Amino acid sequence: MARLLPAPAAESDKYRRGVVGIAAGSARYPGAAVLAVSGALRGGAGAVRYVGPAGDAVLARFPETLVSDAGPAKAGRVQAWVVGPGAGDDAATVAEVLEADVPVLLDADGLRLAERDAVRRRTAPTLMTPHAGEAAALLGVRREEVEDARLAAVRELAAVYRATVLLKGSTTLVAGPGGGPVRVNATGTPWLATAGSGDVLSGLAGSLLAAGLGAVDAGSAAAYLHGLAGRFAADGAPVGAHDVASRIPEAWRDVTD
Ligand SMILES: NC(=O)C1=CN([C@@H]2O[C@H](COP(=O)(O)OP(=O)(O)OC[C@H]3O[C@@H](n4cnc5c(N)ncnc54)[C@H](OP(=O)(O)O)[C@@H]3O)[C@@H](O)[C@H]2O)[C@@H](O)CC1
Ligand SMILES: Nc1ncnc2c1ncn2[C@@H]1O[C@H](COP(=O)(O)OP(=O)(O)O)[C@@H](O)[C@H]1O
Repeated sequence: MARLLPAPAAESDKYRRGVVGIAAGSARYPGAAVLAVSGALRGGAGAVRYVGPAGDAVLARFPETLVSDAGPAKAGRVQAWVVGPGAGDDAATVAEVLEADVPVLLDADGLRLAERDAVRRRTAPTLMTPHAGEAAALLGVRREEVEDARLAAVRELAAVYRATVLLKGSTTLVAGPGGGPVRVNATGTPWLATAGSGDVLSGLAGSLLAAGLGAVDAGSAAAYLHGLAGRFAADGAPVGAHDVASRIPEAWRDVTD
């Protein structure tokens, strides 16, 4: 794991470290954007660019965020996009992001709004991060069917969408598009079952994609760090998703020290 995590070289600058774009949030769910940005800021990219209607909320909490008024295509260069957390029904933004020739992480509403063929024809990597309910909707089955056969579900989704799929739950499974072994992450804790913790994970994984990790490595490393951060944050007591994000640096140090 330590070898996977990006570290700035002596001559690094913010652009060489990678810029991650976050297209998330809505009038109803501005918090999902804030939480995705909170994960992205701790994931190794040199800058986080935010696109969407929650710019004021994002800036109030994280003034280092580069907020753009334009849509994804005109927001400035990024090395990876995260699209979907709390995004409501903004299908146009999801479609626009899927046209970008950089890695894209699809989460939450982004999973529901993405055209299957638009995902399948992408040439840059796609990382999809459903929980069991979202995976069931994508496969057209009941949630219980996914929960009873999680390994088969993650493999099938990866094959159908020609994408890397990270299936969230008590353990996290990561399957690449070409078949082969599925990675299992078990660093998490049931205290992570709290609203918004998936939004933190998507920002973190997107940031690792922007820093240059492949989709399977970005998903696996994000799940590992997120699980550990959840343990450090909770330490036997209930916590909110923002607490998890704030402990990611400690999880990172735990891996690299
Ligand atoms: N701070 C923010 O801004 C946050 C904003 N967020 C944003 O909210 C939006 C909705 O995303 P979500 O994944 O939370 O819910 P949703 O897709 O509707 O359902 C998923 C599955 O859950 C289940 N289910 C639902 N209710 C249940 C219940 N009471 N008790 C038990 N089960 C229940 C339901 O299963 P079913 O019962 O239908 O079989 C379904 O399979 C999305 O935009 C997200 O990004 C979140 O990220 C959180 C933080
Ligand atoms: N029982 C559990 N044990 C360990 N991790 C869990 C458990 N339940 C949920 N998680 C983790 O918490 C996160 C929840 O994400 P998600 O379902 O997308 O919630 P939200 O949409 O509210 O952000 C995922 O990373 C998932 O793997």
